[in-house]
Amino acid sequence: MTEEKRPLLITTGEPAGIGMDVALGLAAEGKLQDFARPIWVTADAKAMQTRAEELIAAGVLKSTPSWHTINTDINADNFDVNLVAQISQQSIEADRAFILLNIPCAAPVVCGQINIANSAMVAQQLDIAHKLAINNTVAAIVTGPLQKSALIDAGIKLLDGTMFSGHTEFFMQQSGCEKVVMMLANQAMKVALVTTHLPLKDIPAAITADNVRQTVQIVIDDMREKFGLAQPRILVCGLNPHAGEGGHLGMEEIEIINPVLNEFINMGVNISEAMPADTLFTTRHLANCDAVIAMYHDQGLPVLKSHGFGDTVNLTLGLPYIRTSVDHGTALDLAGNGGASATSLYQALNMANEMADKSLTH
Ligand SMILES: NC(=O)c1ccc[n+]([C@@H]2O[C@H](COP(=O)([O-])OP(=O)(O)OC[C@H]3O[C@@H](n4cnc5c(N)ncnc54)[C@H](O)[C@@H]3O)[C@@H](O)[C@H]2O)c1
Ligand SMILES: N[C@H](C(=O)O)[C@H](O)COP(=O)(O)O
Repeated sequence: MTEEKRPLLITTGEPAGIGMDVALGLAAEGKLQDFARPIWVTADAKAMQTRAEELIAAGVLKSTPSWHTINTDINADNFDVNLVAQISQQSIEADRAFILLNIPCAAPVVCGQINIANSAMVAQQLDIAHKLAINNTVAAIVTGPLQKSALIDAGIKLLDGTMFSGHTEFFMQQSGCEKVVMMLANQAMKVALVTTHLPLKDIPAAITADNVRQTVQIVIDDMREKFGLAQPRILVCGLNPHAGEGGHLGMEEIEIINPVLNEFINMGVNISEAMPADTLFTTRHLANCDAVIAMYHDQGLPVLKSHGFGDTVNLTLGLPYIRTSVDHGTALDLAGNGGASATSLYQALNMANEMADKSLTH
């Protein structure tokens, strides 16, 4: 069956962080074979080899996992998909753990030390990942962590010329989507966000009827399509303490959020009005819901991560392809020393694989 399925593509992200460590960790344990698909990995080939040696020296890896490096100068224009697919197949037959798509760094990589000279290489990984996913060469993108500040400091911008703020926004703009939704999921809960990487002071202005409406619609559609839940039960957080306390602690619930939620309620969708976020995230409510919609990043994600950091998957809803991600950042303190857990990468691969299996093109 392996030969019929498209690859999962892992981007290792920031080379000074733990992206390569966790990919190597899974490869060394043979866990990349669990998905019965070719695994393609973007990284700098030299840095990958060095990181494997560092992890061996740290006593974490017993030996270097086996991979096949493709030295094509990978950029969007000259990447020979057929050649890579052919080598990919040969590598599986030769029991290689993964195909390494070599994207060279401009400067030497030092564990834990960000060098913005390498930020273009990080951005190039995302660019090639998008190209391979949008033309259906890979079944899904599974992203390792990048250091947002490094890309920003290097002057890397999103397609619309605004500051780079994350994978979610990058893939949204590259795909020409007006709106996508960041959702993080673990055994305890699924939390989707109306706003993503915004300073706190900019959030109220971003809570518009359109934004709330589009978020809810994308969550409903993807809960159906990606999670097979025909009638998802959704609870929605208010923006203000106690969901505005009847208008005494803020008017967004009354003026913006609830009117939109009532449109969906009137259509028969199983969704709440805005609820106080402090008590929404309690066992009684979570036991009866499939997804929570939070208004902003640090309203929803700390609760979710406190229930399963390391076992959580970040996914982007509303994209024309499957994209999942680890739940953690670059963990510069752990790069090369073996302290990084690879469980979130495994969960992200597993979710991407399951979603790809359910999709028409596999
Ligand atoms: N998917 C992504 O690209 C992504 C996700 C989150 C954060 N980030 C970025 O990462 C950078 C650092 O962010 P941060 O310090 O807030 O979060 P972080 O996740 O890098 O680190 C937070 C803490 O968790 C620990 N940790 C992280 N991953 C771990 C793992 N796999 N195993 C064991 N321990 C782990 C770290 O050592 C640290 O103590 C920031 O630039 C942030 O924007 C990127
Ligand atoms: N908010 C994400 C998290 O907590 O995991 C993280 O910042 C990564 O976001 P992107 O996937 O957009 O890079």
